[in-house]
Amino acid sequence: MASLQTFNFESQIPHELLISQIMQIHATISKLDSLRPSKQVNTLFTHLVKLCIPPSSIDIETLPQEVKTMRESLIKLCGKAEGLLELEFSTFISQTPNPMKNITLFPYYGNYVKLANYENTILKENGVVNAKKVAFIGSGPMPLSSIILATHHMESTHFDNFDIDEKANEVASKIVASDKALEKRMKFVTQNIMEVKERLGQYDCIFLAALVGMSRGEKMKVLGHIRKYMKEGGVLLVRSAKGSRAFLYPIVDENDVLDFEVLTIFHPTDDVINSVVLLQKPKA
Ligand SMILES: C[S@@+](CC[C@H](N)C(=O)[O-])C[C@H]1O[C@@H](n2cnc3c(N)ncnc32)[C@H](O)[C@@H]1O
Repeated sequence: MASLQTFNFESQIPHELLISQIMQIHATISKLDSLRPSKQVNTLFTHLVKLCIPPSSIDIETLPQEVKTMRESLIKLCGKAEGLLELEFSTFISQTPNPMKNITLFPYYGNYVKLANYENTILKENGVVNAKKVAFIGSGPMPLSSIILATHHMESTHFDNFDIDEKANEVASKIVASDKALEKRMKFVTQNIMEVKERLGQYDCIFLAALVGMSRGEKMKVLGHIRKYMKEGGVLLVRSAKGSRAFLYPIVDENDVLDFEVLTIFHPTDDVINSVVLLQKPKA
């Protein structure tokens, strides 16, 4: 790994330095044969996250095309690595006697707890209380968001978890099955969300994972599809990113959601990477 200077991560890193460090990491990651968890992969992604976490006024839209192209590739690589980390971890704990007891061992468990807290608070502040049925789109092999929301905040809500990846749902279901009470409220549906239609109309609240729709174009298509079928007055909670965190995840901003009412946009300033955008489908 080229010499990555250690920064004082508290203060803002000068944009040129930040971008050159991120481009260096991207070049190294792109050459890896595999993105499965390993000492090298973990070190690279830990560095990348540390670079992108500090507050930053960087505006992705103003960057040169070469950097924008690198960012699109980096988001895909991060998404792949995140999925592989989840799959490896969830496969491992699914073979333990009580998988649900081990979910707290996931490396980013604490971040998911904080993010679920933010999301629950934002929903409550916007009048979404006691949701009966919720959809989580892009739940993954390690569906920590819906598990934490269902057990810490929405204890009587039913969750339909949609994921395009059958393997992800298989292992996720195995983990949840070790908590009989939770299992009754957590279903897993293997389907590309773009093929789910009328069914989307039954949810009080829909969550959209940051990695569903990795490019702006794909994200807009997913948002348009959900809006078409979700119920009027229903809310859609979309995960986004801001500043240098947008090197890791797609951005969803006001210009992307013109047909929705924007209830709130929240940007964390701690180590929670995703921003939260709460939208509502207006009543006709
Ligand atoms: C890695 S997970 C991250 C979510 C995380 N586990 C959580 O609890 O917040 C993101 C998932 O989105 C799924 N996904 C991506 N595109 C999708 C689509 N069009 N329809 C359904 N699922 C999709 C991927 O298969 C992946 O498992």
